[in-house]
Amino acid sequence: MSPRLVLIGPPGAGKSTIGRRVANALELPLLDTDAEIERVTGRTIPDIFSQDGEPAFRETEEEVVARALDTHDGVVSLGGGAILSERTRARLAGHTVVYLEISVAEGLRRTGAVGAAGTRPLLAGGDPAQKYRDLMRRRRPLYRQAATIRVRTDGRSPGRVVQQVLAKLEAADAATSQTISEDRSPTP
Ligand SMILES: Nc1ncnc2c1ncn2[C@@H]1O[C@H](COP(=O)(O)OP(=O)(O)OP(=O)(O)O)[C@@H](O)[C@H]1O
Ligand SMILES: O=C(O)C1=C[C@@H](O)[C@@H](O)[C@H](O)C1
Ligand SMILES: [Mg+2]
Repeated sequence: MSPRLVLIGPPGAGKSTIGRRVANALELPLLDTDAEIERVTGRTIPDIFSQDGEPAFRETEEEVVARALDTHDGVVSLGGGAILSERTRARLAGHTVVYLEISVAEGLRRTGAVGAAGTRPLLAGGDPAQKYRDLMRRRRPLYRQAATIRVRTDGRSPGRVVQQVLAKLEAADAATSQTISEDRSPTP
């Protein structure tokens, strides 16, 4: 069993929103690893961060992501920082990985980090804009490296983003089946 696609991207990129809509369009179940972590631990993510710290959260996340990639036959949307784990990056190889791209300004708007406290522990306290910029500087290369498909989300409604994801999935499938049939054709 293997996921049809895995969504990655920073906080606010739309992994949960787009994941739900893409899963509906493909008539597949969605597994959101943030929701799964809260389900299996019976605790909220902010609680885990504040009581156990980020390293402990990342360990749990790594286990939940590994299980999702091994067992979930639908759409998987990963937590924004899951990509920080080297083991997770290695496990993503060979999967269809869709990176939802977003600018810092739009990411801050969507996470409510501008002018509001926000519920994301990594953006809470201090200067959320600076935190988001730092986070992106570190993660952007990791998201790009892991992605097989990239979709820009700035200035696009969720419906439009979903259309783009589905179109790029189809194009990627067509390219793969062409490669397979070329591989099978007799050598001239
Ligand atoms: N393309 C879009 N245009 C406008 N708003 C969007 C778009 N995609 C998502 N949103 C909104 O942005 C907010 C964040 O979206 P969502 O929770 O899906 O992001 P996420 O990537 O799952 O974030 P996190 O990593 O924190 O879980 C939500 O309020 C959602 O409705
Ligand atoms: O970007 C991150 O590091 C995080 C994003 C969320 O999806 C949660 O997994 C958590 O708040 C950490
Ligand atoms: Mg989410």
